[in-house]
Amino acid sequence: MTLCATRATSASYPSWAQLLTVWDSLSRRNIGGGLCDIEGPGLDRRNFNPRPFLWRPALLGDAFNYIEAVYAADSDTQDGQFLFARLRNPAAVALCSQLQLSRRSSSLDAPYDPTSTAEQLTAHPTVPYLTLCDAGMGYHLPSCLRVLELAHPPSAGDAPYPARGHAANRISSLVDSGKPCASSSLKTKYASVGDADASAVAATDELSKSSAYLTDAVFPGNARLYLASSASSTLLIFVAFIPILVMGDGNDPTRAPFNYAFGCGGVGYFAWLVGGERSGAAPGRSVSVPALGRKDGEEGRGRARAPWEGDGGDGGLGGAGAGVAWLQLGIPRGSVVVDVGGGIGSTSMLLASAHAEVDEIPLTLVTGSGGLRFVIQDQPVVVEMGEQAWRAKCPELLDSGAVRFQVHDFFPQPVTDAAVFLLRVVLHDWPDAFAHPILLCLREAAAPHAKLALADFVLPLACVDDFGVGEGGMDVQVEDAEKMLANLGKASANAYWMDLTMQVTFNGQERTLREIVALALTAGWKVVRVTKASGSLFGHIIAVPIALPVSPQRRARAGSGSAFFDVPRAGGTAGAGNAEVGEMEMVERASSRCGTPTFGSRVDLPSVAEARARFGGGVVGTRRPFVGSRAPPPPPPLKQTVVLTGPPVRKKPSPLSVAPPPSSPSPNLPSYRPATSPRPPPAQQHQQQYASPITRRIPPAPLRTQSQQLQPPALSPVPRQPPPPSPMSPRLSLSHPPTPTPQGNTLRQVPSSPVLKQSYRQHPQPSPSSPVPSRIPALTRRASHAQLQLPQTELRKRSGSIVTPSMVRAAAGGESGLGGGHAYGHGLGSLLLHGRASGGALDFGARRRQRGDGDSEGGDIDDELSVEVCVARAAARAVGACSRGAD
Ligand SMILES: C[S@@+](CC[C@H](N)C(=O)[O-])C[C@H]1O[C@@H](n2cnc3c(N)ncnc32)[C@H](O)[C@@H]1O
Repeated sequence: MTLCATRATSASYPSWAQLLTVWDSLSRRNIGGGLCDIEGPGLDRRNFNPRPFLWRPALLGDAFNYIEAVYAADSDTQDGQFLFARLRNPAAVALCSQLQLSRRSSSLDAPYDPTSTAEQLTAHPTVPYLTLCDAGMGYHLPSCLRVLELAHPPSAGDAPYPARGHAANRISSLVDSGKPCASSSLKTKYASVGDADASAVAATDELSKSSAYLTDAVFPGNARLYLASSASSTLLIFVAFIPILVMGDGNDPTRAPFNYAFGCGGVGYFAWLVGGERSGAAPGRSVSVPALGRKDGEEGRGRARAPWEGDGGDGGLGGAGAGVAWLQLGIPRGSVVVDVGGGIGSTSMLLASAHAEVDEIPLTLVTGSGGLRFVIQDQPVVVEMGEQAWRAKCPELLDSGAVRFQVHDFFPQPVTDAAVFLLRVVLHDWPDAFAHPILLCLREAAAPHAKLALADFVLPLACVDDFGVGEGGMDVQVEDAEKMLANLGKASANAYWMDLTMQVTFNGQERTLREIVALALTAGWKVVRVTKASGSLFGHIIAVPIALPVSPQRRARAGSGSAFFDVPRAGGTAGAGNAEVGEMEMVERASSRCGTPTFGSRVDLPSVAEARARFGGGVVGTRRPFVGSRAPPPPPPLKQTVVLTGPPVRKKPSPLSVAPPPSSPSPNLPSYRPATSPRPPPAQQHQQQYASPITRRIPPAPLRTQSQQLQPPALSPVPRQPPPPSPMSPRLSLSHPPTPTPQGNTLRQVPSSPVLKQSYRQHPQPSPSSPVPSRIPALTRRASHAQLQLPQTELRKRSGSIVTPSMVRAAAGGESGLGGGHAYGHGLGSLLLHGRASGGALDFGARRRQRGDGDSEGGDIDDELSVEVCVARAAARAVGACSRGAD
């Protein structure tokens, strides 16, 4: 929690970049002029002439210089406090205090000094209030983004739209695909919106609601209430609840905040996605399969990339640097690459395409006999989607066996001749207690020459972490392609948010390099190279097998993993409760990546062109250099990590870094301590968890010791239920048991380890004729408290939204004939458009005109600054409009 809080704090801590942006905005709004209305002895006018800055505040650099000059004039006196206290504009006070804080306490290591001007300024009555308001009501932003997403506003592709004098502004253009509103589903529209913007919008449903239950998950069992009771009992209960308070259910992926929010304790998020309702799908209504690839010629602006797929052009193993890192692995021809948890195989497709590009040979020749061979492993429903996608795009690769999909539940790993095990954005879905056995199973299956390729964010610490060269005797060094600010700032915020996203969804986490290295070591993998793409925190980590650090018995206990808890509910409940949707028209949700079974991974296959673009033309050929008429590719922008072989140099660990526990089996093998206390059998667990009267959405967890909490899952103690029909593709629902594919893949793999085999025999897989009860109780997924309750029918579910055409029109422009539609249209329009058409309370264009700003570029900033307020108001109106629309 401490680390988490630190990360979160760091993410929101003001950085120069943020402040400059604010300052820029303020100055454009002429608020910055207030800063110059200052007088006092601290301002040495001989050295500082504010006039140029006073009259030219719109220029960012000048504004920055102005503040710097004020500080310079004030550097040796306490007059700065006086000076800032005289600032008349509260926003300016907040800005300056933040600036001073940032400047003078930019390191979190700096001790608290109550006498400093900076600290005293934080006590200015305005600052805490404004800061708290700003932070505390931030929940409106994702909510309103969701309204925006659902509202499906008119886009530049709508013919009457520009005719009415509107145009997308800087904000709205982020989610404007340019396609007509009526002619495409939301999903189609957003599928072509570039970068992470649309995905960020799409994350505003489950994730936003889950986040609201972070406290409930961190303090399970009503610990908070106990703690709030009388002082005497507080102490006792505090002691009793220490394990929970310390650990919470943080190592249980089925008791994450998400489970609290949606009332589905005991079901992992992936299982919930697979077995859960297909939101909005009324019985008998078809639910379209998500787009599994762009049609030829439909390049769009790139697909909507999930935030966790890399920030800013990284794209995981698709980044230029990644390409180099990948090819430096020196994978020989004929090698087997196992894409574990590989989704629909988009990364494999990228790699295959990149190799094809390098060698200037068709994709079919890269793979197949003599080329790379890919085994893409995932859950049944995802495998089904993947096979569809590949069959549509390059069936010959499937037919030749060069690429094959394999239903696989992480434990154990059936492929033993792999050259590379690739885990891209997989480990961060799992807490350590589960990430460890995942890696362990790979290690057990690894040939001596095998390599482990991890692609995940490498989380920076809030202060400088000097973990690196020779740490713990490891030959690993990270060289960031671009240094970021010591205090990280906004540029790193995405990784911190993703860390919290993983926590609220899975009790997972992003990891620091130190944590990744430690985790890998505990599973018998030694990290030898870490590479980060330019301008990204997304890392590519290469590890090689070393001696297994734990005994076979412990390894056996580490097996099973998600099979233990990710039991899909039989049959699912698709469409349940939606029979009365009546005449409502279902409009597909704008591709909430969270709503796909792969959670965040892409659902379309990359093209060769994309592979080329991502690899930047900088891929180093493995067999021969580029030839032909094309210009040689530019050198890759990434600085490569140096693999050191010299003597290890110990560095002082950062105070926030994870230190190896003293009880580790080896000084170099920190972190993971397998549990010694046996976990109760599932039935007993079930009893413990659900026998008592349920007064909360999720009953309090039984008090567990830390070692119990950390215990990895037992080996498949209960056979799994048959997989439910795919929520994504009812037409292609799976039968059980699985039918072997033409390539001989089967749904069940016999463990390779003798111990695992024995356990496997003890718990044979179910046959269709002998259905077994699910270990997981049938849970009714409940709507979050935060979920919008529309009148008459429960129209909305997790994802997938049902709206009427009139609602769409209302959201689109207020011409629906609804009572409040017009006003709402303008409210939303203020967010989306330069309102040149007609006035309204939220019409920024009107406001600009009133101020006489005309169409100056300041209008954009005006809109941007007001976006939070605007979207909040738009949301309120949307609720009204939607309610009326449902009537
Ligand atoms: C975040 S996605 C990453 C997908 C892919 N590696 C990529 O980079 O696009 C995590 C993947 O893990 C898969 N997964 C989850 N639980 C699994 C399990 N028990 N066994 C195998 N795969 C699993 C999910 O279906 C999903 O496709």
